Amino acid sequence: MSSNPHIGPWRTPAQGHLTTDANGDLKTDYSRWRLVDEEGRQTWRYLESDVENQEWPQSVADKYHLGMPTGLPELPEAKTPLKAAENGLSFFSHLQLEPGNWACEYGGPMFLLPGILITYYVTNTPIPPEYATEIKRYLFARQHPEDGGWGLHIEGHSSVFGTCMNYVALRLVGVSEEDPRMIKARGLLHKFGGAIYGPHWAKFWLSILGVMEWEGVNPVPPEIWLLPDWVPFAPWRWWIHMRQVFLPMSWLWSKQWSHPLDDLTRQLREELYTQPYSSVDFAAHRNSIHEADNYYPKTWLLNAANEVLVRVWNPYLRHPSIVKRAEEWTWELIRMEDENTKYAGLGPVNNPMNMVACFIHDGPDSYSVRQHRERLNDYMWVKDEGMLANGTNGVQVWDTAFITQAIVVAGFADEPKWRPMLTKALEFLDDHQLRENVPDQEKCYRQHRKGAWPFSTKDQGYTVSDCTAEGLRSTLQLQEMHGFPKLISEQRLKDAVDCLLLMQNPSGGFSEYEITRASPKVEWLNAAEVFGGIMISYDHPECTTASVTALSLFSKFYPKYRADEIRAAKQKAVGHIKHVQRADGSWYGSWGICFTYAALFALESLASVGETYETSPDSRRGCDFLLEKQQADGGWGESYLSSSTHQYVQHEKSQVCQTAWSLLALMEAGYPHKEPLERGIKLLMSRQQRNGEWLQEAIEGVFNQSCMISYPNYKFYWPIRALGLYSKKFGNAELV
Ligand SMILES: CC(C)=CCC[C@@H](C)[C@H]1CC[C@@]2(C)C3=C(CC[C@]12C)[C@@]1(C)CC[C@H](O)C(C)(C)[C@@H]1CC3
Repeated sequence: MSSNPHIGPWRTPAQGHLTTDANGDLKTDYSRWRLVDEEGRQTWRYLESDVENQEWPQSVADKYHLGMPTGLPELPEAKTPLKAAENGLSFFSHLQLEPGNWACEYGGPMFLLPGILITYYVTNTPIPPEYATEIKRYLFARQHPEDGGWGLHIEGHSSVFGTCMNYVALRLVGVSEEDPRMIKARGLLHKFGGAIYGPHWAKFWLSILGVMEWEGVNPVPPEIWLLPDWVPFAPWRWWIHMRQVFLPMSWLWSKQWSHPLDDLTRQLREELYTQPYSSVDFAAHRNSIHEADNYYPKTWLLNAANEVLVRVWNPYLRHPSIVKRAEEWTWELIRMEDENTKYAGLGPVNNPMNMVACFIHDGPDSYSVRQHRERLNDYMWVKDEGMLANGTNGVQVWDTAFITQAIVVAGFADEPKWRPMLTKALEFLDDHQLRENVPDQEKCYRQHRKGAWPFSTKDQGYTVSDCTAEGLRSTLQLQEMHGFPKLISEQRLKDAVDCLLLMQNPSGGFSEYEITRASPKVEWLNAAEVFGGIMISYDHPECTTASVTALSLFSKFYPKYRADEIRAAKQKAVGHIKHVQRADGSWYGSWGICFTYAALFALESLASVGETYETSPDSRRGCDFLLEKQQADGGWGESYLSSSTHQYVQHEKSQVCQTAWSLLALMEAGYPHKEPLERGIKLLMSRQQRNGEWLQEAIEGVFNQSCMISYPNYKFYWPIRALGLYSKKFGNAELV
């Protein structure tokens, strides 16, 4: 048995009511799961008690998210686009949750769950048995059947990162190394050369777990946080996600802390390498990386810096007093991040790392560790395949803003039937607008956030430019255009505008979380290997265009407020949008797949400043690009490979989401010819089920060019919006 006192309960499957799935793996009783939504904080609860289970019936949303039959009725056949939109909305309305938001799975990346499980393990946090049971199922469901491995994300090729981390994850939730699927995975890992060929983050986590030596990990010195602010590559200038991951990572690296060896980790040490652990020369493998993982090779500059750190700085110059100062300062920043996010963290990578740091610094049963322990649940999600880790603590504000807009654009906002739903959505937006800046904003390098909307919830509390723009737009649509109660005061709308205006870069473009703080040359220090374009905040077409569209709408209702500044900001932003339009008329989308997604935002924003197909050659080129890509069945479909190759790659099958995006882009641009649009609309209608829903197709979103992420609610609100807008523009004749 393991010496970890908590390994016992980990290995015990959920008590009672277990069945087995098609693979013969244990499965919990899905009728006992409930999604709890407390002011947008979403967690899954498993009801052990029969009485509780009876008294608290499963909602339609619970059933839907769990992949169980919802029992929702067949609807009258939709022969017209508007009826199809209405049927879609009718289905989707059942998924709204009590606080007014919509929830969804937010999976895709395959490197999040292992970090969380390693954190549970090394902090002696017992993992609920029902979690363990479902995590096993999920990871096996996502194992590539051909080679037994896992990739960076669910659609990606097997890599050392994916395979090694998920193999470890499965071992931590109690799967035997003799399971044939584990034998296969291990075989692949060994073929890759073993865990020493993993990227930096894998090596870091394995060292924390105590199954790799710290000499094998490239240095992450906290001393870099002592650099004066004016230094062009000082960490406060990095992209927020890198900065906040690098922060606890550097503190932990400095401590060179590892979980004490126990039976399980002793075994793992023998399973992860192709030779006995004691004979591995870890230091010699600091830079080893398999080509399957080497998406973005380290530059010569970074390699040189690492050599200096390892050979000169660490052995000779790293004075204990500097180390102490660096550790104290990084600890202070870790603490501030925890307090500013109520321990929810920026995301599912830095949050578990912060928890490990708290465990070491504050002690195993400290307040901070207990808070983190609770908060990790916010990242977990259950679906038909089992339990996974979401990419954020939810998609609450983002989805709620867009469903609101879809209803408005489709022309349903004044129908009494939908007003209670919209009122609740507005209440949610009201509740989650950020009302104050974080305390000591400058000290912890945070961007102004008063007036902003976050992507998920106010607890997470990070401003995002396009989330602010979409929140503002939805609020204006409801409050100003459709007579909803003015829950969000004029002053708060102005706060949102103030916040947006502070987010514009000198280029005219907008990044997501912060203005750009450093030169793109800092990318030379990108140590992650698996992600590209991660070191600084870049301009993104979506963020830029969404800001323009929202500012345009705001000025319609408040023409006097900061009029000159808004005009100037928009003009500069539009200049930027035109500057990044490619010769073929397209835009590269950073956060959705890919050119169709960016076209939607770009063409809409151009239209918001009066540039349409008829009046603007740029808008026309954007439309022509899309028209060229329409598939024979009338739909659009773009492969996720567009994002990594930066070239449009057709999906073998047209996709509901990309069809809706393209149609909306064309219609917003005022493309005048009905024929291609009608074919697209027919495709959307043909994919709709009789109960109004659309089924899940290929993955929709992306980040860092290489990693895909799911937006399951896109398949609802984008088609609803496209169908509704079509009927507004071209009438509502029967199409089937
Ligand atoms: C490499 C690391 C740290 C991985 C953790 C995952 C995060 C970096 C990802 C997960 C979700 C993610 C893609 C997200 C975004 C940034 C990067 C995130 C947070 C933003 C906020 C960028 C702006 C976008 O328009 C949009 C609002 C859609 C997304 C939302 C999710």
